[in-house]
Amino acid sequence: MGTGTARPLLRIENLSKSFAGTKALDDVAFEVRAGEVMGLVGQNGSGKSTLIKVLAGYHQPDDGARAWLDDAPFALGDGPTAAEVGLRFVHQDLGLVPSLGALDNLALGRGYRRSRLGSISWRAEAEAGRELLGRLGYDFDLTRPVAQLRASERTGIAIARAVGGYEDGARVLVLDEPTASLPAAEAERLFRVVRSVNEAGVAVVYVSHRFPEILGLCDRVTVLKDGGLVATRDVATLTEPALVRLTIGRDLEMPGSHTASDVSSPEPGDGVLELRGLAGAGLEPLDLEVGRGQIVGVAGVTGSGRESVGRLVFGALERTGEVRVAGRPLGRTDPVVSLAAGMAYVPADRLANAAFVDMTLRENLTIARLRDVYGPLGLRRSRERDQTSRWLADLEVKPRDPEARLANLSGGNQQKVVLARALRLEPDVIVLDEPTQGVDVGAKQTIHDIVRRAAADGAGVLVVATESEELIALCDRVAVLVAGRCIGVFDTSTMSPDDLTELTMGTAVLGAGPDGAPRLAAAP
Ligand SMILES: Nc1ncnc2c1ncn2[C@@H]1O[C@H](COP(=O)(O)OP(=O)(O)OP(=O)(O)O)[C@@H](O)[C@H]1O
Repeated sequence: MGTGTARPLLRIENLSKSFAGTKALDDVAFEVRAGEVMGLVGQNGSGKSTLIKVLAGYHQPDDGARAWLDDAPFALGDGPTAAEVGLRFVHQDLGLVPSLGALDNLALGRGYRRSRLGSISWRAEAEAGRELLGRLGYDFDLTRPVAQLRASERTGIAIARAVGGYEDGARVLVLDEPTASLPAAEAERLFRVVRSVNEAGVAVVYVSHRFPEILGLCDRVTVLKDGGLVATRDVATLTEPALVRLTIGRDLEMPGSHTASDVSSPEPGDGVLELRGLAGAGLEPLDLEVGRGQIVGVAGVTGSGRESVGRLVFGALERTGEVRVAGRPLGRTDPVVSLAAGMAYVPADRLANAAFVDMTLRENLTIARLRDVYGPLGLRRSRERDQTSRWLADLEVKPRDPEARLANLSGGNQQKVVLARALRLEPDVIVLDEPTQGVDVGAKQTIHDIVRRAAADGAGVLVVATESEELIALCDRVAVLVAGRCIGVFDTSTMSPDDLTELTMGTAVLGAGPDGAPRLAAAP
C-alpha cells in the first residue's frame, strides 16, 4: 500500500457524461491523494471506463465538470492537457505492437533517442530501457517480440512506457483492469511493479473486478453504480463481503456446488466431448473427456499451452489428434464443422474474434442461427427481438435494448452478449475461454449459474480459465497444464484455489496422504 497522505492530488467534481440515451456518469466526485493507491470498482456498465476516458481526454464531459491537480484547475476532456498535468494511462488493450520488442514499444509515441548525427542511438535506448524496466524488477530480452513474453511482462512494458523515467512528470498512473487476463502468479509480479511505481511517488488509480486485489493493494476505494457515486472508503475499514455489498447492492449467494448428479450421472465412456491426443500450438498430446452434465476445467500459466486449448478443440487452430463430439470424430479442423457437430465456442478475445461491434445486440445474438427467427416472409425482427430481450434479461445485460450497438456496451456486458449467443445454440458441447474475464462479481455469479444450468440440461462444458478460484468454483475436474503437458486431471472437490495455482506453477504435485486422501506435496 502507498504512503497516502490526506493531501488531495487529483480532484474531480460534478462529473457527468451523457451518451445518446445513456447517462454514463452522473455528478460524480473522485479524489486521489498524494502517494496513495486508489481503487475504482463498480458493476459492468457502472461508468469506470467512462471516467477514465474523460480523464484521458478521449471523451468530453458534460458541462459543469471541474478538475484540479495539486489545487491547480485543469480542463477535463483534453488529451494533451491530461498528459501535461501528469496523468498517465495503461488501458486494457495495452497498445503494444506484438511483433516489436520492448525497446521499440517503449519508443512508441515519444520517439527514439538519437545521436548528434540523427541516427537512432540503440545503445542509449538499450541502457535507458534496461534501467527503466530494471527499476520495475524486470530483466528480459528487450529485443524479443513482446508477443513471446509473459502477459505480466507485457503489462510491465506498458506501465514503464506510461510512467517513463518518472522524470517526465508522471503524477498519477491509471491502470484499467491490469490483471484481467493474468493468472495468480503473474498478477503477484504485477503488484510488485505497482508498488514500486507508487513508492517512487506516483499515485495510482487501480480499476479491477477482483476484490482481493483491491483490498490487498489499495489505500482507499471509490465505488460507482449506474453512473453515480456510491461511496469512497478506506480499505482498512472494509471486508470483501462489505465491498461486494457496496458494489452490487446485495450479498453474493453462496455458490451452489455443481454436481453432475443433478442429471443422470455420466457413465465412463459417456463423454460428449472426447479429446484423444489433441496437440498443436504449444500443446503436447492431451487426452480428456467431458461427460454430459459435466464441467471440466483447463488450468495453466501463460505459455503452458492453456491459451491454445479452446481454439484447438474448436478447430480455430491447426491441430493433430482427434476431437469427438457425442461419439463422432470431427473430420476437418474447421470451426464450421465443429459448430455443425453441436459445439459452441466463446473465445477469450471477444472483440477481435467474436463480436460484430457495429451491429446491434439483436444481430450479434441471433447471427449464429437464424433459422428459428425466419418466417415465410424472411427474417422476423419481432421474434428476434423477443428472443434477444429474454437473453438480455437472463444475463442482466445493461442496456436491455436489443437495438443498442454492441460497441456502446461496457466490456463486461459485451462478454455476456457473446456468451448468450453461444448458449442460445443449445450446444452439446460448450467450450469457454475465460468466460468471466472483465465481468463484475454479480454478473460472474450469473454466468456461472447459467453455465451450470446448461450442464444440468445435458451439455458438456470445457472451461479454460486463468483464475483458480473460478475453476474450483465451477468445475468438477480440472486438467492442469505445465509447459505444454497435462500433468493430471484433478477432482476439484478435494482442492483449494491455492493448491491449483501451485500445481499450475509446477511447484506442487498431488499425491495420496496416509489416509488415502489427496494431498499436495512439493514437486520433486
Ligand atoms: N460510446 C458510447 N455510446 C453510448 N453509450 C456508451 C458509450 N460508452 C459507454 N456507454 C455506456 O455507458 C455506461 C458506462 O460504461 P462504462 O464502459 O464506463 O462501464 P464500466 O464500468 O467501465 O464497465 P465494465 O466493468 O464492463 O468495463 C454503459 O451503460 C455503456 O453502455
